[in-house]
Amino acid sequence: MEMLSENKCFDGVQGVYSHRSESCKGDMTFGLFVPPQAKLQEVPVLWYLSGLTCTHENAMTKAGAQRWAAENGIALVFPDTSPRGDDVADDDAYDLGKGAGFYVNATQDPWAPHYKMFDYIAEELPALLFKEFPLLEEAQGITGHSMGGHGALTLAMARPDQYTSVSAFAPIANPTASDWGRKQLSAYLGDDEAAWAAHDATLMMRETGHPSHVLIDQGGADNFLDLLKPEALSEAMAARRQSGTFRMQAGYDHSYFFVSTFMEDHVAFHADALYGV
Ligand SMILES: N[C@@H](CCC(=O)N[C@@H](CS)C(=O)NCC(=O)O)C(=O)O
Repeated sequence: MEMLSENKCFDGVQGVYSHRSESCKGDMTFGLFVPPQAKLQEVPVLWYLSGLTCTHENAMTKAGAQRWAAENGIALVFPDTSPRGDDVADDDAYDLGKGAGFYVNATQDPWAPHYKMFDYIAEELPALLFKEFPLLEEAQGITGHSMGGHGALTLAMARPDQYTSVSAFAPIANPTASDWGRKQLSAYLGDDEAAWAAHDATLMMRETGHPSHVLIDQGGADNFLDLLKPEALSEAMAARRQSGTFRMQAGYDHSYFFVSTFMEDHVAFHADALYGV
């Protein structure tokens, strides 16, 4: 692992690091905010998964999460959204290939050799972080925005023992029924739609849900409502009687102005769950 930068931030450290990834077969970059409390004790971790077109940098610089993480004593991880490098397959569209890994393990060529984002986020990067930093492995929460909200919800429902708490900002909520999903799941996983269900938050909510209280925020003036399909997830939550809060936030769009507005609530929500409050 190589340190690319470290900056003091709200008495903690905002770092950017790169490392060789076995899952993605190439170098990956991530941001990590370590709060001041970590000087004395290991701290819980909140994973933040970003959306289409993003790198590790968008949320790290625009979500305003560090202040709340420092107040609540939790670390923040900002992973990249896809494998990177000249030898990694890509597509001309912004919503497939680099910047659009959809947090799945691709099984189809040309994606399969590098696009193993599920394993990278759920297995490889945690193993590295828990070895290198004072973080509590048994206290992990996960959140994300848009494609990253889809990632957060689907990883948390796939691995409820690993992710104690889960929230999402404007998640791609029902990708098997959306143009933000069908194209990508068919490219990465093949045409058999049975394989897609394990990566659709609405379908997973109908099947299993999550043992914790789930927090979702969605902007009411989001340009992408027809692609995100929040109503499908909200209906699935109601049908399952999932403990949770689904907030439609009037007037907010899809941008980081929306994400940063509600970030304080999300960080405090995860801190409460991770500290067992
Ligand atoms: N570029 C796409 C939308 C991409 C987009 O809105 N991406 C969101 C996540 S889905 C984002 O976070 N973009 C980067 C940013 O705002 O910093 C379009 O114009 O249709």
